[in-house]
Amino acid sequence: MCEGQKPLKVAVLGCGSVGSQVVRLLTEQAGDLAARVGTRVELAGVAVRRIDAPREVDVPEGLLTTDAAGLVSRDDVDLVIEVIGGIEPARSLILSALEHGASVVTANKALLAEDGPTLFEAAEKAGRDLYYEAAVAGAIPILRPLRESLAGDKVTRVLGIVNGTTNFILDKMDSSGAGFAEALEEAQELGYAEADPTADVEGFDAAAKAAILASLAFHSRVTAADVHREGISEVTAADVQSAREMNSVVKLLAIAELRPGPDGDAVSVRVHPAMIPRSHPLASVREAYNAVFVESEAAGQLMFYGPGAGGAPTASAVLGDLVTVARNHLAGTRGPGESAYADRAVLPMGETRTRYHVAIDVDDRAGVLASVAQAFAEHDVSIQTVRQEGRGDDAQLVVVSHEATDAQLSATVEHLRGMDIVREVTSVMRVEGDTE
Ligand SMILES: NC(=O)C1=CN([C@@H]2O[C@H](COP(=O)(O)OP(=O)(O)OC[C@H]3O[C@@H](n4cnc5c(N)ncnc54)[C@H](O)[C@@H]3O)[C@@H](O)[C@H]2O)C=CC1
Ligand SMILES: N[C@@H](CC=O)C(=O)O
Ligand code: NA
Repeated sequence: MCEGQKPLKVAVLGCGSVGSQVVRLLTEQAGDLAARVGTRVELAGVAVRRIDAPREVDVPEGLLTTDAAGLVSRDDVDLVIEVIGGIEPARSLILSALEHGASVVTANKALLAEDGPTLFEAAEKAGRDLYYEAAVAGAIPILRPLRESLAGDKVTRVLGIVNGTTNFILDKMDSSGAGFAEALEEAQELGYAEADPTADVEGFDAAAKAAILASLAFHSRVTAADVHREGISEVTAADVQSAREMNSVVKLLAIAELRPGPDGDAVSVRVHPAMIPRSHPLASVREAYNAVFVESEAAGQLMFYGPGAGGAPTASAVLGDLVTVARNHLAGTRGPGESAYADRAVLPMGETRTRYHVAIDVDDRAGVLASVAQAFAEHDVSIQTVRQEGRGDDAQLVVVSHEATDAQLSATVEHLRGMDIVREVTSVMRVEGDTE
């Protein structure tokens, strides 16, 4: 089957969690990969920072190098796998690889979300492939379904749990009543969260993935800077308890949707914690799993679920791209490039329509409920439900609003905070899905 065909030479940049698993799979599955691709896939080199560092895989002798720039510019390298992460030197190495005629597979969501267009244009110019299925939701096939399977449909909404670390923390807070700090510590002990967990807990990682999902779903350029981002570090045990009382859970959601804008459909894209009812399919996504819920005009609702992080699951997605790119290479063709023809505007968060859950400690006296309802009405926010619980001289009111613009809702909360009868606004959380 592979007789006479030149082997395909692959350079791997970075040999950490993902890179070591990519090298392991390339080595262990060499026979099957050759059969699937139609020629042998050979390691040309593995770029690392330190040759003598301990690593999870035995790299064949002579293939390790600290000269990543030299490796990507070699004439015999057909495909470069970038799993270093970060912006530089990853961007320069990818651009150099493309200029030197190699196709590229990367898992680097931070770079794609910050400067994807530069990379897509370079791939187009070079006539090479740039694939990145591993960059969003790890092993879960989600980018290819959006880019290819749903290319004939109109996607209207993508709603996802795309960060494993934060899902683990929120799940722990829900199942054991733990506070944020305690749940984070457990996530770190289990190796889900990094020593510096900022990118995960503050939503940067999910925002990068949201930008990539929105770009592909809506055929537009969306970058990380377009994404409204809030993390989970402010989510309290009281918020989680409040959600429980509503038969809901708190999840960090990445939401990208088409909404009417001044010149046709615009894109709204945001990452924030939100309450969703326990009956919603995303509520059952536990621990560090990811899931992406897609709504489109013709297909209806689709859900993609699986491991969104970890060396081996992420390497699975990288290897899937490798096989596709290798087949394209042998056929002398390339896959679809960036599709940004729709060129949609991005709606500011203030104009995005959302719903709020607000828990308020108030004086327990006549007229309080009417005053709170009046505050909502003054900002033209309609109330869906109110629950009241008297506790002596104070009471707790839990209000769930109908959809209004985020600006109207946050103005309502500010207004409530300034009212004499309001002792404290104890929980403010956006709501997604139909609550009871
Ligand atoms: N770990 C995961 O679960 C997932 C990771 N990713 C992405 O995969 C990429 C790699 O992530 P990990 O493997 O987790 O990171 P890692 O930190 O474990 O590995 C990166 C490796 O690159 C090496 N490196 C850094 N600069 C280098 C240079 N100039 N030359 C050669 N090697 C260099 C580092 O020494 C390290 O060993 C990142 O873009 C990340 O966002 C994507 C999905 C999931
Ligand atoms: N840190 C990320 C890893 C995958 O992208 C996560 O926790 O999901
Ligand atoms: Na994926």
